[in-house]
Amino acid sequence: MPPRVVVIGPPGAGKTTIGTLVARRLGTEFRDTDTDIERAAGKPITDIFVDDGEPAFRALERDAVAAALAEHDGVLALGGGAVVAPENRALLAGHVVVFLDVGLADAVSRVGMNRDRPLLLESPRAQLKRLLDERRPVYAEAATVTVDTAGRDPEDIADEVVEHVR
Ligand SMILES: Nc1ncnc2c1ncn2[C@@H]1O[C@H](COP(=O)(O)OP(=O)(O)OP(=O)(O)O)[C@@H](O)[C@H]1O
Ligand SMILES: O=C(O)C1=C[C@@H](O)[C@@H](O)[C@H](O)C1
Ligand SMILES: [Mg+2]
Repeated sequence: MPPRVVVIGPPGAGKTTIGTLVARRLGTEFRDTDTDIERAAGKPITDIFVDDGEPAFRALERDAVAAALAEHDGVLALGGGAVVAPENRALLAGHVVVFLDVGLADAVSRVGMNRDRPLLLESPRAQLKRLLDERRPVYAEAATVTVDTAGRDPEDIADEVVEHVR
């Protein structure tokens, strides 16, 4: 069975937060490809970027996305950059895919001072703006529905996602 829903969006969109709530409501498991990659590599994503480089990370990510889409029948969150790879977008065809959209101000405040995001280590606001500008059309195209998260609490967003899944 395919995932009930695949959650995509930029860092700070709330994929982990909302995905966990949605999984609980559907009585199913939550899985996150970032966590799968860290387990496979035996180290945090930041260390993979530093030790092995982003291309090596993206190769691990393609394997993780393919495996999770084939194996997981619950709620699946993809890493923020997974949809940039055409291979991953092709694999999403036919799935229920929710894009959690977020504006720059909310993304910046949600990502905050957290140092776990290697692409946002320097000038997080400028980097997030670039990511959002470049990727927003890609997320929207890969998704079956876009859910706006601006100024909404996670429970309310999870309700909308569950409605879309059912
Ligand atoms: N709708 C929301 N309103 C306010 N805060 C939120 C909302 N959604 C998530 N957050 C907070 O924003 C932070 C980032 O959320 P989360 O980790 O779920 O995002 P993510 O999309 O999984 O990010 P990443 O791509 O880095 O994994 C967390 O501290 C979370 O509590
Ligand atoms: O937006 C991105 O490109 C990334 C997002 C995270 O989920 C991780 O997959 C990694 O930090 C890269
Ligand atoms: Mg997350």
